Amino acid sequence: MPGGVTVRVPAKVNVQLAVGGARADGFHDLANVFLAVGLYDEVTVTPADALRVTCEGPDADQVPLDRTNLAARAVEKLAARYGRRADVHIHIAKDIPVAGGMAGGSADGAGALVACDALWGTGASRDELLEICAELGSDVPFSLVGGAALGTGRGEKLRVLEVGGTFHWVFAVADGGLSTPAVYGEFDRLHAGVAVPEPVASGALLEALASGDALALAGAVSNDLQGAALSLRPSLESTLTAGVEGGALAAIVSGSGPTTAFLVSDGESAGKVVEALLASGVCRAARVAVGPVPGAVVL
Ligand SMILES: C[C@@](CO)(OP(=O)(O)O)[C@H](O)COP(=O)(O)OP(=O)(O)OC[C@H]1O[C@@H](n2ccc(N)nc2=O)[C@H](O)[C@@H]1O
Ligand SMILES: Nc1ncnc2c1ncn2[C@@H]1O[C@H](COP(=O)(O)OP(=O)(O)O)[C@@H](O)[C@H]1O
Repeated sequence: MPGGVTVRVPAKVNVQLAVGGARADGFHDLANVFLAVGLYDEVTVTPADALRVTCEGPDADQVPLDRTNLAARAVEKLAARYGRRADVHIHIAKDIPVAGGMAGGSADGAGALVACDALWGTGASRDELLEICAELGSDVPFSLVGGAALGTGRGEKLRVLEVGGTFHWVFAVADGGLSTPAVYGEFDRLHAGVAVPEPVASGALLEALASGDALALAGAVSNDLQGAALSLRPSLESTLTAGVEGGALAAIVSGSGPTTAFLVSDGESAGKVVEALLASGVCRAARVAVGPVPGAVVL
């Protein structure tokens, strides 16, 4: 776009999401193994008279266009830090399912931050940008970094992970979203009176990622929020079953859901799982993507 900067940012799937008990601040400590996958939002910022957000894409009507939009909040934070006016038009070309547990809002926050940083030439360091990301949300730092990473704390403290290959995935997009706080709340309800262990990254999972071995990864994926997501949306059980019957190596809820993620051996197997999911009528759409892919990139 003339005079503007466009940044492409990927979605994520959590190949492991270990959740501890609720903290005093309401958050949960995590061992959150993120993998960036090739479904993307594109965020374009252009100079304007005032801050404005527009959005296009199949789910655009579910995206807030006011100051609560994570992209708008990111731009306001960067502007405040550098003593500038947040006078840009942010346009989001949205392909990541909204409220689907794939961190689409976080992607837009990271994308707008990187785009405005480039537009304004602030010279902010990567650590400074990551600090702003962590203020915006627990998942936002990972959207900037991409690839694969272990997130600890509430998920914002990242350790980059080496991955020895490319993993193939199918994502079943559900009708409607699930609220992340509601899913964590349901996790707390289901664990009331139970001692929840400290979240720890699985050695077998990290080895599977490092070796690029899809079968080993399939045996190691886990999501502690899955029970809570299924409790709030029992129909997801039949989606998981349909994907496994279609030949998926593993089936999990993506983060807080309701998107479900299917690890498959290759592109051909992905096609078969897509067919099985669509034939069963258990999802609104099925998308194919590979990971890991890079984080926020200026186009
Ligand atoms: C569950 C995960 C898994 O990666 O993502 P999604 O599946 O929603 O995309 C994340 O933990 C979501 O991260 P994010 O969506 O950035 O959450 P935040 O904005 O930081 O917090 C929203 C709310 O989620 C809950 N929350 C979030 C993170 C965390 N470690 N503990 C929590 O309890 C809190 O209720 C918080 O008020
Ligand atoms: N840029 C954005 N894109 C999508 N949702 C956004 C955005 N900014 C704020 N939101 C709000 O965040 C909620 C969670 O959206 P999203 O990040 O897509 O899902 P999830 O947290 O499940 O990964 C939405 O329901 C919406 O109200």
